[in-house]
Amino acid sequence: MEYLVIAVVVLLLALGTALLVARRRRTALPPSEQPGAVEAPAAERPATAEVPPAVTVPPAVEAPPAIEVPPAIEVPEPTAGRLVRLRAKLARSQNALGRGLLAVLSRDHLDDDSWDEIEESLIGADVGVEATGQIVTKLRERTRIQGTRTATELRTMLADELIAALDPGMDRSLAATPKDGKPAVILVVGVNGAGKTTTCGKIARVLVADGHTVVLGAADTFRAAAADQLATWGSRVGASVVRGPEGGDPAAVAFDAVRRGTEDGVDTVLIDTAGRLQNKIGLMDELGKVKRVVEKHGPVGETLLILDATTGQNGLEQARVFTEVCDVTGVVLTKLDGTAKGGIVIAVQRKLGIPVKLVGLGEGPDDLAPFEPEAFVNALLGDA
Ligand SMILES: Nc1nc2c(ncn2[C@@H]2O[C@H](COP(=O)(O)OP(=O)(O)OP(=O)(O)O)[C@@H](O)[C@H]2O)c(=O)[nH]1
Repeated sequence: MEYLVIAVVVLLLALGTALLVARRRRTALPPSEQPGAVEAPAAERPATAEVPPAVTVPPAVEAPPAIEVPPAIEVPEPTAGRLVRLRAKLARSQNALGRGLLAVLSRDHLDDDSWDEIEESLIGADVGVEATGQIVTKLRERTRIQGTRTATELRTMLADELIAALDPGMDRSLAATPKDGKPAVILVVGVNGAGKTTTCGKIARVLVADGHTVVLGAADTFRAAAADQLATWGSRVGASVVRGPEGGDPAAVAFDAVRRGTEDGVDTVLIDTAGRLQNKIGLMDELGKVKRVVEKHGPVGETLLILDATTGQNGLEQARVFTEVCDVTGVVLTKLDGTAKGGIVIAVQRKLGIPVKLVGLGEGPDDLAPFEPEAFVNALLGDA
C-alpha cells in the first residue's frame, strides 16, 4: 500500500513537469513562426545592439624591398616611309580636300563654276589665296593646251601643281651630325601648347631610329612637368636628359646639356625651350641668351619652329615673330591629324620661306614623319 502511494505521487509529479515544459515552449516561439503573426515595422522594433563580426588579423607580412626596374629601351620605328604609313591619319584633310576636288575633276565638263569650286576647296584647306590662284591658273592653262579630260589625268596634274607649290627641291634634312668632335645642336622653339615638348621627344626617337645618339636639354624651366615629360621620352630611347630647377635659367640648362653631350660624345643635343613669353622683347631676350650661351660651345646647327597646324592662319602670325627673333632653319607642323586643312603646309612654307621638315600626325611616339612633298600630296588626294 505504501508503495502504491509513492508510485502515484511520482506519476503525478512527472505529469505536472511535462505540462509545465510544454507551456513554456509554446510561449518561447518567435512571433513570425506563430500562425497569422505580422512582422512589426522596423521602427517599432526595439533596437538591438549589433554584434560586430569577428575580425581576424592576418599575420604581419614583411613587404619586399622596392626594386627599381629600369625602363625597357624601345626601338623606334624606322623613319623612312613613315608618312606613307601614317597617311590614314590625314583622313580629315583627305575628305575635305581630296574627295571634294576629285569629285569636281571627274565631271564631264569643267566650266567656270567648277574652277571656282576647285579654288574654294584649296582656299578652304588653308593653301592660301596667292598659292591657290597660281595653282588654279596653271591647271586651267594645262587643261586648255593639252585638252586633257580624264579625271585621272586631271588628278595627276593637280598633284603635280601641289607638289610644285611645296618646293620639293628644299633641303629637309636635319642638321644632326657632329662636327669637329662636337655634337650637333638643335634648338626647338615655338609657342606653348604647339606640341614642343612632345615633338622634342618624338624627334629624339627619329634621331635614334636613324642611328644617332642624343642628349636632351629641358630648357623649358617654366613648366616643371615639361622636364618630367622630356625625361620620360628620353628614358624610353636611352637618351639622357639635362634639367635645371623649376624657374631656373634656361640658358644655363642649355649650356649644361651641350657640355654633357660633348663629354658623353653623343651626335646630337636637342634643346626644348619655353615659348610662354608674352611679348616679343622678352622672347627675343630669352632665346637670344640661350643661343649665345650655347654658342660658347659651338654653333647651333638647327633651330626648329614647332607650329600647330590646327591654328591655321593665326599660327602663321606667331610663326613670323619667331622667325624675326631667331634664325629658324626648319618647321615642324604638328597635329596635322586633327585638321581638315592640310593645305596649311603650303601656306607655311610660302609665307615663311622655310622648309617644313617634319609633320606630326598623332599622339603616338612614332607619329612624327619626315616631310616628303610627293608622299604628302598623294596621301592628301587619296588613291581615287
Ligand atoms: N593629335 C596630335 N596631338 C599632338 C601632336 N603633337 C603634340 N600633340 C599634343 O599636344 C599637346 C601639347 O603638347 P606639349 O608637347 O605639351 O606642348 P608644348 O608646346 O610643349 O607646351 P608647353 O610645355 O606648355 O609650352 C599634348 O597633348 C600632345 O600630345 C600631334 O601631332 N597630333
